[in-house]
Amino acid sequence: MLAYLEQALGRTRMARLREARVGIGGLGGLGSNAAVHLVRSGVRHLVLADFDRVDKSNLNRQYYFLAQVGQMKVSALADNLRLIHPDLDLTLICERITAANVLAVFDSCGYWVEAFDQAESKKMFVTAGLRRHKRVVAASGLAGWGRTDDMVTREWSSGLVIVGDRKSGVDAAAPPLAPRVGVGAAKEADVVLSWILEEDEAVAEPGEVTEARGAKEAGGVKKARGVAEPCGRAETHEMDKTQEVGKTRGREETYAVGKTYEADKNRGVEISPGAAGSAKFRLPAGIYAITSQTHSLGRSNLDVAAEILRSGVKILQYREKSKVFREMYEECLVLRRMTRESGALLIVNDYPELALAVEADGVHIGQDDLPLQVVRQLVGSRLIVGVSTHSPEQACAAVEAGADYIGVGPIYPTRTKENVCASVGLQYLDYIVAHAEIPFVAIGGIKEHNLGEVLSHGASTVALVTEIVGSPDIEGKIAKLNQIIEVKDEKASDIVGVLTGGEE
Ligand SMILES: Cc1ncc(COP(=O)(O)OP(=O)(O)O)c(N)n1
Ligand SMILES: Cc1nc(C(=O)O)sc1CCOP(=O)(O)O
Ligand SMILES: [Mg+2]
Repeated sequence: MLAYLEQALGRTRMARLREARVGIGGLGGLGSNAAVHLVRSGVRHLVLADFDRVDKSNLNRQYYFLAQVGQMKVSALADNLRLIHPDLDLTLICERITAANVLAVFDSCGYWVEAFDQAESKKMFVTAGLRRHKRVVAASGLAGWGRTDDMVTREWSSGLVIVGDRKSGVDAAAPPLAPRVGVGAAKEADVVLSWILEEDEAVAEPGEVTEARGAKEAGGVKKARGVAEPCGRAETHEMDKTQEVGKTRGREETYAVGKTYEADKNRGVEISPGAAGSAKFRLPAGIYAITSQTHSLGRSNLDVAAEILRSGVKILQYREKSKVFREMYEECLVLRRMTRESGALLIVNDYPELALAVEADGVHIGQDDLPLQVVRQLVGSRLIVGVSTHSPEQACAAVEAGADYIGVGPIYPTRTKENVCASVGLQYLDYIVAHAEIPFVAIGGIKEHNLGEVLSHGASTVALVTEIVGSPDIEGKIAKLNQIIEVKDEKASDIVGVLTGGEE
């Protein structure tokens, strides 16, 4: 098994899988099956916790066998996992997990899998994991049968992913059954797998523009993520001669022009990483600040940017509509140095050649700029490419063509951008939150007074122009915006309020 995995994934990724420590809280239907998936994928170090014994009633969905009824789940599961791969490092905790012992048990693990059946345990586990800055995957809404396409995988906040339809709790009419519980377990395991496999590839290091993104495999061929499920056409595109283009699983649906997205929403169209097949990129959560000298109350872009970066903002976009190219280049060179020093990403708006010339981290393009395919040909995988979208059709097209993230807006009316389309409202954001599997940033008319609303609709990254650059006290303004974001982050652990019980 390991030889096959190494051949399929390459040595570097196998090493990452071998080193990763994954903690699983609860070994019922979710936890036992997730453990099996992880072991089959090459994970070796597992901390497994459950205080219960195998019962006959568990066998309809949990990874145990008749002969194991009466055994402690931790030891029964350990036996079963070792039948798959004998050389495992398993820490078996046969105790009820509570706030008092959760860290003692799981703190050594970077990845936490929530697989409890009680809402209170779920809440405790997720909250503890997030406080320790762990990657936590939790499940909600797996009961009953059917509607497996409603079981989505959603990044709820930085570090927390929830799988399931978030509605279908266990009750008399909706018992926990093998298929939906199994889908939930597989999704949880896949989230962990993606985190492990893409850890280094996923986070663009500010200032590192060349090989930081995307795993370089032997022979210089970069393999695409195998999970691409773009909406729209199933054809592949030759994006980059050095890349193997992502396999796209075809869907019948294509968006007809003018079709409303309400209709599509119910059809569960997913937006997944697309044809460029780059490793999944994570956009830092929080403020995405954008320059605009004309709105900066007479201050220069560089002075404004200095204040923005001093406030700890981790993404800065250089957007300048009124300067000659040479001046933009000079400014970007300085911004490159400043963003490197402060550990922020530098994204250049509109001009891929400028972004390349100053070794920015990325380029942002809109619907009227060079087509994404052309930009990708110019920048290959050296730059993050963000694309403005104003509708599900545009989002799908951007994802399919290999955008690394999308802009979603304008959420509210704005006068900052000329000729921008009418505001799309929170409805489009809701659609993206439910369907997008690549990062997105909400933009357009976002102010201190409506930021909370945007965040509460599920945006983790928010782009603002005039609210920041047009403020006389930029640091004070950013502090206030950050306060609103922090309150939302604390509330993120309240997601567990929607975690339904009885998953296993
Ligand atoms: C993060 C982000 N989202 C959207 C835009 C708008 O890009 P575009 O539609 O090309 O308009 P201009 O900014 O070029 O006027 C953006 N810049 N950033
Ligand atoms: C540049 C831009 N792009 C948008 C989009 O929806 O794509 S809205 C917008 C302007 C955002 O400025 P402000 O924060 O001042 O409203
Ligand atoms: Mg543009």
